[in-house]
Amino acid sequence: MEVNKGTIPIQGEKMKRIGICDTTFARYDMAKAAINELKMHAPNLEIIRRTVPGVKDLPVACKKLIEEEGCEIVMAFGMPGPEKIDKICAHEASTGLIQAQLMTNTHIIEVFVHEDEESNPKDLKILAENRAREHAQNVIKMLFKPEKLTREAGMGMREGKPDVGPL
Ligand SMILES: Cc1nc2c(=O)[nH]c(=O)nc-2n(C[C@H](O)[C@H](O)[C@H](O)CO)c1C
Repeated sequence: MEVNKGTIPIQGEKMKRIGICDTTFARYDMAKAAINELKMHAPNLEIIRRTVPGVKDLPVACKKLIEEEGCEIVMAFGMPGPEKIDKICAHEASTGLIQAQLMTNTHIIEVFVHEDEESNPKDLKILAENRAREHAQNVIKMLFKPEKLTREAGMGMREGKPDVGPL
């Protein structure tokens, strides 16, 4: 399985608390992949994980991780299904996640993999694994190395799929 696009060594940083929120609706354990990636790059991170039934339950769970558990950033994992109603749910969940970010002035990195992004389950699994890991790397950069993200500005980065590159 193709994994990491890069490594971000972090040393001597103070302990930070990250929230991880995922769903039972999803067909792949993206949170597990992200936690593994986070720990690989920043072993001192404190990670608090919550699981909810579906994407529409993510916003309040993420807000609670920020307000009640003191998380500095949260990753929200979800897998919208292929039906029209699922797409509507996903849009509602996204809107809720944005609202939760604005209410708390804190980033919630939305990591959604739509079930119809790939036509076969094997490819969907690889996409989910890679998107989760690559967004975990983004979170590490946001927390510890924001200048690395700035160096990547405009580079056509894509999480879970090949980068498209700059124009
Ligand atoms: C139709 C539907 N589709 C999805 C989906 O594609 N992905 C997902 O994670 N959850 C879905 N749900 C469940 C809702 O997000 C939520 O869990 C329930 O409405 C309970 O609040 C629903 C109800």
